[in-house]
Amino acid sequence: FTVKTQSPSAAMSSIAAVGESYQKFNPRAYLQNNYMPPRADFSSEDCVVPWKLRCLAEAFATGDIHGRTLIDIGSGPTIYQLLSACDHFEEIIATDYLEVNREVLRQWVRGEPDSFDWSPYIKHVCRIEGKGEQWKEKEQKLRGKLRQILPIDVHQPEPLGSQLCQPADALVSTFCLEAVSPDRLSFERALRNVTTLLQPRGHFLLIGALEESFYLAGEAKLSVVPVSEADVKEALSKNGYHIHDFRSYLMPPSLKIGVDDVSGVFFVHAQKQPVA
Ligand SMILES: C[S@@+](CC[C@H](N)C(=O)[O-])C[C@H]1O[C@@H](n2cnc3c(N)ncnc32)[C@H](O)[C@@H]1O
Ligand SMILES: O=[N+]([O-])c1ccc2c(c1)CN[C@@H](CO)C2
Repeated sequence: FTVKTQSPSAAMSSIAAVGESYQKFNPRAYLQNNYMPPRADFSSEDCVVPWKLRCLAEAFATGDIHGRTLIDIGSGPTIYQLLSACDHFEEIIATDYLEVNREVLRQWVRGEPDSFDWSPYIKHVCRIEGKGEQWKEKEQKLRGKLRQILPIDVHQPEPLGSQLCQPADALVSTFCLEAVSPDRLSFERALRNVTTLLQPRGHFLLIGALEESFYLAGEAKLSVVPVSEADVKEALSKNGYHIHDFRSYLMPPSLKIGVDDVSGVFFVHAQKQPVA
């Protein structure tokens, strides 16, 4: 048999192709496809968005995940993934590859009138956290903690360049690594690269697409490396993580609306093991 190895230059060109494809990424279309009805349905805990928010809320409710800084890898134009984090960190750093996405986040932080309405998400998280927090309070709290919105490239050995002063106490990343990696090898390398941003014993909350090969964002049709539960677990173990919790959500036919071919969603709570 022949082992299919990719030459560095071939790997470079396919990563460059990914970067090229993201130039057409339309944040508004992406938000429309994934964060508005029918996918943004809060009426039942069995819907995908409540499932994602509950996974994150329960992980933070353990009280095990806290510290000074949390970095969100590949934030895109969304902030839902940070709602349960903001009570446990002094500073939250959002990151994305595209300036258009970083600008959408800055607009939300500034409370600009035509920015995306995350209030249904904030209200839902306040409800399931059960602390009696008012949603406007949580919104302001998150805005206050989101003090840095930085450029990132997970394919670089130093994804934040030399900007990062010290490793973060925790990482969050949702639908990024598999959506920017042309193949499994670069998926594992990207995970290795972002792991350098995390303190030893730091926690990593990862959400992603299972067995997806593409998704749409306006004019852009983005390629995704299809990963299985086993692939994700293997990549984390290879990169020195202990997996505390792994959950999968099966996308119901009603939510297969043509914007991608995703089969399901995974959630992982992993912890970086200290080097012996
Ligand atoms: C599917 S979106 C995920 C957005 C958001 N985290 C969410 O949960 O919906 C993937 C994001 O990865 C970003 N991205 C593309 N190439 C990247 C790279 N090389 N490094 C880091 N992020 C990248 C894109 O700009 C996009 O915002
Ligand atoms: O069901 N969802 O809540 C949901 C949210 C975001 C995304 C997906 C599904 C599937 N595609 C990814 C990009 O690879 C983005």
